[in-house]
Amino acid sequence: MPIVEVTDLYKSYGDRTVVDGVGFDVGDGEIFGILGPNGAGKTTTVECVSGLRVPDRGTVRVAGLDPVADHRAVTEILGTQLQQSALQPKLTVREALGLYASFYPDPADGMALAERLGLAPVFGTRFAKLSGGQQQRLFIALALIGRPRVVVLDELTTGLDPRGRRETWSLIEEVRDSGVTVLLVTHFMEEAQRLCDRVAVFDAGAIKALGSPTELVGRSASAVVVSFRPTGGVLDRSEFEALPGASAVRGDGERIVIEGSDDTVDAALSLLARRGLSAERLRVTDATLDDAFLDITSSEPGHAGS
Ligand SMILES: Nc1ncnc2c1ncn2[C@@H]1O[C@H](COP(=O)(O)OP(=O)(O)OP(=O)(O)O)[C@@H](O)[C@H]1O
Repeated sequence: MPIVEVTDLYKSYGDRTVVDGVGFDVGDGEIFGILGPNGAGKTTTVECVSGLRVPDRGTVRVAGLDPVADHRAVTEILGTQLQQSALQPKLTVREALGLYASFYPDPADGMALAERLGLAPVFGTRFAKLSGGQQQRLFIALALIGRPRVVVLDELTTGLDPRGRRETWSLIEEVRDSGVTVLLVTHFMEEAQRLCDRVAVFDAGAIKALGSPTELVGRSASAVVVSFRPTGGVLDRSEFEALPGASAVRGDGERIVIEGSDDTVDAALSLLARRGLSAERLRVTDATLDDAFLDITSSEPGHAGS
């Protein structure tokens, strides 16, 4: 059962259409990722889901409710990560949780939430004095204080160091495991690959691909990347480019890097063997969501039709 349903959504700012016919469903309990280049319309779309923006056209439903017409009811089941500027720097963690708890009829226990999110040691600390990672944890706590069924997290781990990012990922998994549906806007492919059940790749206001990270990587032109240092002779790059399924060939110092399929790897090794060459430091890796993202999205900055 979808808990979030977006159908044929359009939104313009002035005469610029920035969301241009977007549709997707998010299943109850899913972590659903929204990826895309800068300006692709991701934030505008999740703002329409949260009821913070009014769509020009199309429908949005959260648990069957219209986020604009049924705004109050939707805010009781949907938690949104605040932007940093929305929080008073002088508020302590305790005060911020108490204030936001007062907005809801049946809020979660702020102290318990703070403990679960590792904020107990800074319960009395002002927002401005928290580290970036602690601020992010507080934003998660505030998004969860109303016991939402759905949380919208927009670029949650931007600005965090690698450890902070990984800790936040674990938190998001815990949130999902507690039954909450997560809508996650992110620029980090590793984050999407690790966390998301499905992702929608936005580009210029439209969804260009939708599926599990594994499906999207599988659909991309290059599924495998093989690299090696040919020794015992010289081969022209064009011979590698002619291999079946080779989608890109690069020289990396003395190494050759070929993107393609499993067949490309077999053919490359056969070619070397036929010429009496060997492949030193041979490495075969799976293509990642990064590779798929670059295949799916255009290199132009996102501009939908005006
Ligand atoms: N309030 C606004 N008024 C006018 N234009 C806006 C407004 N908000 C966003 N835009 C423009 O709409 C386009 C889409 O913005 P949006 O924030 O939805 O994209 P995004 O995919 O979230 O981008 P990013 O990855 O950079 O956060 C951008 O070109 C942006 O400049």
